Amino acid sequence: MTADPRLNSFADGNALAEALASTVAARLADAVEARGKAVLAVSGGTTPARFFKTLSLKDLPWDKITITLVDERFVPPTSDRSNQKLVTEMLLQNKAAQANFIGLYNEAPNVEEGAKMAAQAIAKLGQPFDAVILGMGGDGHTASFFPGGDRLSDAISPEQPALVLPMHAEGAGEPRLTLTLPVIVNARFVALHIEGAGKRTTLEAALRRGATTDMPIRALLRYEPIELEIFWAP
Ligand SMILES: O=C(O)[C@H](O)[C@@H](O)[C@H](O)[C@H](O)COP(=O)(O)O
Repeated sequence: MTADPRLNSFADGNALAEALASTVAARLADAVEARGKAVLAVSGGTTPARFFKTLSLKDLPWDKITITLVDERFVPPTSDRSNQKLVTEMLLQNKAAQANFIGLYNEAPNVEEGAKMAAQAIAKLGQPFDAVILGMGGDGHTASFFPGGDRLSDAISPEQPALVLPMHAEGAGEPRLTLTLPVIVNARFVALHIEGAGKRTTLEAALRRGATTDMPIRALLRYEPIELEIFWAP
């Protein structure tokens, strides 16, 4: 077991969801109080559903909060693979139904053009974001930073000027749109939300030596100017 100081372990997924939702809610409330608005970027996949539901019930000035995505599959929002669909059904509900949502998907003819249009939408949100919640795949990807991804080195470069890049990768299923590393690490709060023994093993491997391109989550774990908060439950 790694005694990484960034690791917060919880008894189960419900306890994790409550802790992460409370932490994020406090960040968003502080941001609205200080600056009149807040921006939260969330990941898709299967893990965040319970966290989304818990967060959607928090009492917050949701009409001043914008939710966006860390990454998106280049599929229409009607697809079961769409992260926008997941967020709409699980997070933009209850009290959070008042929140604004700016997704990454658009009807551009291809993912390259789609990334340019998504970057324009993201630019309008302003930076830094107040909170970014990342997930991680069993292959060590985070956001759409996939091992073997065609734009991986561009996307994880700390000097990358683009806010959003397209990504093709064998493990990705479909073409992706992803926020780039600088947008993520610029945020005021960055958390990694993982659940299950398998993801814990992946995390242990990522904390060991090895190439960032083999396990791209290392780009975040090794980015020293930020302290990535890790939330894990069995
Ligand atoms: O669209 C996506 O797939 C993601 O945003 C992605 O980076 C996700 O966080 C991981 O793949 C973990 O996914 P699971 O929660 O499904 O394991």
